[in-house]
Amino acid sequence: MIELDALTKKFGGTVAVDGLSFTVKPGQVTGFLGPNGAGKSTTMRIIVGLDRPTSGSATVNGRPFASHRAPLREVGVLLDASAVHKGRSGYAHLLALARTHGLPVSRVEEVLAMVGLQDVARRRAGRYSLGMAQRLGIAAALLGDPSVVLLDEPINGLDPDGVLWVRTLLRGLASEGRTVLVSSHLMSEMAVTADHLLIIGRGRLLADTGLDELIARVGVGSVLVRGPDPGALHETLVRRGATVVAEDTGTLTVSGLTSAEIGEVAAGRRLVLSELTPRRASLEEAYMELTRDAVEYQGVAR
Ligand SMILES: Nc1ncnc2c1ncn2[C@@H]1O[C@H](COP(=O)(O)OP(=O)(O)OP(=O)(O)O)[C@@H](O)[C@H]1O
Repeated sequence: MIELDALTKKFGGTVAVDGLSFTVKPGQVTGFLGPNGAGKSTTMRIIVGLDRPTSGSATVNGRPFASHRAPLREVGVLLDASAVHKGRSGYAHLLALARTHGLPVSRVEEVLAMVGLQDVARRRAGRYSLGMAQRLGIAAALLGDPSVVLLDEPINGLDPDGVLWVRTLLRGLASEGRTVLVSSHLMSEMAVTADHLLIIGRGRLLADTGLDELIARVGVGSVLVRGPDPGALHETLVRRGATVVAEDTGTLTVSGLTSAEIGEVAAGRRLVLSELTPRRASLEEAYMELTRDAVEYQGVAR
């Protein structure tokens, strides 16, 4: 379990984390999402004691990370996969970590097998591809068989096989009852990996929610409407305040009215409908809607 209480971090005049409070529960994958610069990495760094909060607190299993006697057994962390001694082999890197943390040497081979790096374990880590480096970082995070796992953007640089592998791994760790917090700026990936989402923007909590609740809450949705007289339908719905987009196929995508309201409007005008399908907002749409004001750099549509 990870608990944040009014966590705040300022860098000079920049408020990177702004009064964040949340609990990350065991037994599920929690996705930590936010646009660039939202404060995800800073929050994770504070959770594992690499940065000090300006105010507020972060605890892991009830205590600040630094006060755990064997932190690597408690918390596994992947923050920056490139933070490896380039001249050392993957095996040597893990061995050094195991030795300095009093972990059995046999565990090194175990985690190498878990991440599929046995064949290249003796190669210099500096020669690893980005995907191999990510796997080595994940191996290091799992070395102490921790009950809490924190991974910052673990799928960066992975090919589709690698992405699937990380997803399966995270789900497996959660099903063993571990607490799994994984940051990403890819909602599409979190939609298939996470059970629960924490979304932040400009250091503040925007949502602490399950996936379905998020879609319902943001309320972005549209209705597909089809009928033999799309022109008349279009005009009628616009008059009733809906936003209507006519697709090439003759279907209308309508937002601003529920499917029930559209049905009533059409019946009132004696317009025949052959389709009336509410479309749930995609998670991507819900996420963009929620974080729209928190995006650091916005392109201007021309
Ligand atoms: N050491 C630092 N000194 C000054 N400002 C910092 C420092 N670290 C982070 N920041 C600022 O704090 C804010 C949050 O940054 P952070 O890296 O935590 O965001 P993030 O959500 O992880 O973003 P990204 O997805 O781009 O990695 C940004 O405005 C960043 O510029």
